[in-house]
Amino acid sequence: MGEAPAFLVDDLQKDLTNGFHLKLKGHETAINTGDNKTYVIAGTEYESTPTIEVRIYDKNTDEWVIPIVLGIKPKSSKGHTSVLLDEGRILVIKGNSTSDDCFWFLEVNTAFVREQKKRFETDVVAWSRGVIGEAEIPIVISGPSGVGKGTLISKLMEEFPSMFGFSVSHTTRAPRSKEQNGVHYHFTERSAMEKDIKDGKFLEFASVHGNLYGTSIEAVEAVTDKGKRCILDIDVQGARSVRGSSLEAIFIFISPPSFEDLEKRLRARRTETEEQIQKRLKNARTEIEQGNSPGHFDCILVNDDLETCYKNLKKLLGLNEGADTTQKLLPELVEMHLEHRVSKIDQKILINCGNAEENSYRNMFLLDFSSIKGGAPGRTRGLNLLTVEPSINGYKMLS
Ligand SMILES: Nc1nc2c(ncn2[C@@H]2O[C@H](COP(=O)(O)OP(=O)(O)O)[C@@H](O)[C@H]2O)c(=O)[nH]1
Ligand SMILES: Nc1ncnc2c1ncn2[C@@H]1O[C@H](COP(=O)(O)OP(=O)(O)O)[C@@H](O)[C@H]1O
Repeated sequence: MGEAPAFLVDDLQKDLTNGFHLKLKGHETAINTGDNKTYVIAGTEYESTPTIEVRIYDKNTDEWVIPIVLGIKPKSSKGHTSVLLDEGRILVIKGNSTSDDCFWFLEVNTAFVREQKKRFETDVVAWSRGVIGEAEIPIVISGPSGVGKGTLISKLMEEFPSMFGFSVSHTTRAPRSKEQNGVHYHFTERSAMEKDIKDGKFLEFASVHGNLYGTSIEAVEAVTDKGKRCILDIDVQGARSVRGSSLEAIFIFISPPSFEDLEKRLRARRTETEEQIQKRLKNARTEIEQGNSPGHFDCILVNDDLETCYKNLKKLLGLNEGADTTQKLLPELVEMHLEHRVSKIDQKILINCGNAEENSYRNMFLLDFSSIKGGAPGRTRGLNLLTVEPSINGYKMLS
């Protein structure tokens, strides 16, 4: 999963012999990015855990840069191949793994800044998982406290458990009696959350009713990695930040039939003190105003009668009566053979698993990287993978 891009492990440097880590021999793949730099990517073991290491040889200076260990934990350190997708991206394929875990991207910066200490940040910009199958665009649901966002989301998740997943936010507020940590929220200390925000782990965050709330990149990935469509319950400020980010989403505002109804619901819920209710009601006026002003939301649903509102929400999401709701977003699991060869044909990567055992592994796959999109920005991508077989004219699609 795409965490912080990379970290340094200085003490690996002592294992280098002319830039080569002896344990890596035969387990590595190298790519020349055409700017006189060669990226050597290898599976290795660090403190008995298989991991991936990247070393860079710079022909301009005839130097090897100390290794970068990525926060990826593959099943095995063997069988990696790589291909240069375009100027700044390398696709790495991990052999001996399944399709939900075998593709990842290394984003490299070809505009190299010659500053020794900063080299890692400038050479390897980020790494990200390649997820097979199209990632459906997330749904952002906003609205004032007590309007019924949670109730509507719960109904959706109950009716379509394999289709939707909830993005579990972080918050500094105290849990309510029925709330579970990791299910409703990740209840967090302010200092820990502030640090994670600073480290770039959050997609968005906002201060709401006196507490900090935020969506971590990992929370969105946890849903999209399962092939589910992500639902975010976030406030209006958060929705605006997401709108301004590179995450494509559908924005829905839930509005109360009247302010009096909102107050009634909030009080009937019996989860807040009088002081907290007053704060929420005060903020609700601004939220309703912003929610109803043009340009912020794609759609406004009035939650008067719950069943009617729920029906309208389903209609909006294309879940009409008789819709095939059993459809799985996850494609069939593919097993990548340890030994495989890769080649690039236009926007497609041909992966040949050679004489892989019949019934155990399929032989040839075509990865269409023009399909990359979706997921958390810069992290999770939708990829199309097809099974192919050789034919006289080249290859033939099977699925
Ligand atoms: N920006 C942002 N807002 C959030 C997030 N999670 C929850 N919220 C919003 O924070 C507000 C308060 O949520 P909560 O304390 O659960 O109270 P409730 O809305 O009364 O149920 C609501 O408007 C939520 O939509 C988040 O990750 N980011
Ligand atoms: N359409 C509705 N009519 C009446 N009560 C509702 C309706 N929708 C939700 N409620 C109730 O209002 C309260 C607040 O709903 P909740 O889902 O917790 O709101 P939010 O998540 O937006 O803060 C809950 O007790 C819920 O059962």
